[in-house]
Amino acid sequence: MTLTRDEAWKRLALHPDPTLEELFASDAGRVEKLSARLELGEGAGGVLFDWSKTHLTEDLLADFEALAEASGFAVMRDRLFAGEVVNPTENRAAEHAALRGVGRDASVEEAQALLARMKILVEALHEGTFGEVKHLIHVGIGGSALGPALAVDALARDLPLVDVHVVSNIDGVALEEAFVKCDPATTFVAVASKTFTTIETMVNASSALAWLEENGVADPSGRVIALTAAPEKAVEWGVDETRVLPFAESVGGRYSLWSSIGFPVAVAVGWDDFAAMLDGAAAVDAHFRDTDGRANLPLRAAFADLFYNRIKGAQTRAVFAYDERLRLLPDYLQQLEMESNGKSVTVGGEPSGPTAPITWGGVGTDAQHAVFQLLHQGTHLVPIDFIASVEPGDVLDPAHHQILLMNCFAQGAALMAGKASDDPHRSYPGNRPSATILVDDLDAATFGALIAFHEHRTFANAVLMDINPFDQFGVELGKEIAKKIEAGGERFDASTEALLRIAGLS
Ligand SMILES: O=P(O)(O)OC[C@H]1O[C@](O)(CO)[C@@H](O)[C@@H]1O
Repeated sequence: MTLTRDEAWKRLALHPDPTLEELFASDAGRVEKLSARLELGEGAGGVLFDWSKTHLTEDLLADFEALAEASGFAVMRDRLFAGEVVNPTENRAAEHAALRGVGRDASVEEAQALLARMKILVEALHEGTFGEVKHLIHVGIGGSALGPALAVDALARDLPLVDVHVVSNIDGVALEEAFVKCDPATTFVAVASKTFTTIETMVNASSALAWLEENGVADPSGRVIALTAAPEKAVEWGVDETRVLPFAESVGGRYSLWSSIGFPVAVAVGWDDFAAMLDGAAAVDAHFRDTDGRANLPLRAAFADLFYNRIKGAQTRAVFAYDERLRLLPDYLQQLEMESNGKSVTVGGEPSGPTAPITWGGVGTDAQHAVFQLLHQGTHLVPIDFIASVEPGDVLDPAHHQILLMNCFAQGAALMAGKASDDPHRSYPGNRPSATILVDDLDAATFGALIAFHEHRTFANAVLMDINPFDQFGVELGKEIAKKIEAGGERFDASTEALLRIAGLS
């Protein structure tokens, strides 16, 4: 029987409410059914996705599969990989997977040619073609900064080939912090902006060049590399054509780590590791493209996301990486998920109902000593993802990593089991859901897989909610008003007027 979307959602709301403990007690095969390993290819390790500590049941999964069918999920996914328009408000495809070799032939070919060009420049930089380069200041913001910052922090902690500083904020304090750590004589500047118009990035780029000049660099513009989907604007701005690394317009800002926006990553870790990151992501692309129903891991994760968000009314979801190298992951996921799915109308322009929960999180074990009180005993329903690596990232006494992992697993167990007490202050309600993602070893391939998994999970959520994850008009109004303030002559509300006066801006 084929259901409509509305019917499918109505059925999803009618399920019984077993506790997690009841679900485990009634099904000895629960872990096997709801956790699965994704192999990333020969020698590349794998990732375990354990969704057994969520409230998903066989019946719920079946009804979510009916929702996916009613939502035309398979058709939308085909369109995504075929390079067709999946962003109708901007009449664009979303071809980030083509950079990983998965997608429409012509787009993959174009992406590979652009990456080959980037590789030449990365290797030239390493080989000293531009003189000694010890530091790279990467200026960009949003999708042009969060991915590179996360990837460099995750993968290039031990002896990066070049010392990379990602600067996003227009607050001059951010750029000054990078200047203090760099020697102008051996510093290059990457200007990363899809549009090459973003005010923060353009002002930061100019200030970085001025700093080079003030510090004795004769030709600062010779030290600039532009990473952009608007190469003509970069040339107009003064970057030599040979140092402009373009990427396709169909790659969205928050999906652009795989393109030339990932230049600082390749500069820090070397081309082989950058390529391994793309390959790890490609393994997830192939899985997402070729697997149907609940066995599709990003889709299954979206089922659980929507169960908590739409059926149970959870307003947030939290991500805790028990890995210091992933401390920037919540920031990255905030943009990916909230800029993509923080919408209130459907693709057709109708009210959508609840959409993306607020993504937040932190790093374990630190977060245990700060925010976990609320998670164990507070009044909010917060589905949690735990992310960890079986192998350690450090070479210290193995006790460090063992304690880290034991704590990670203990939190999931405690949230689920809870603990009764006669004293209400010391009682833990339990039945609190979590999922665990466990990589064999956090390296370039598993990192790429982790990020691609979240991209596809975000897409799957959007399709099932019937919203467009690839536009972001919500960010425009604030920019417009900032421009009006700068131009002067316009009146605003009394509060804003007063603030502008106090700060000497009107
Ligand atoms: O890469 P650009 O064009 O500078 O844009 C930076 C960021 O700004 C946004 O457009 C939001 O303002 C993001 O979507 C984007 O990642």
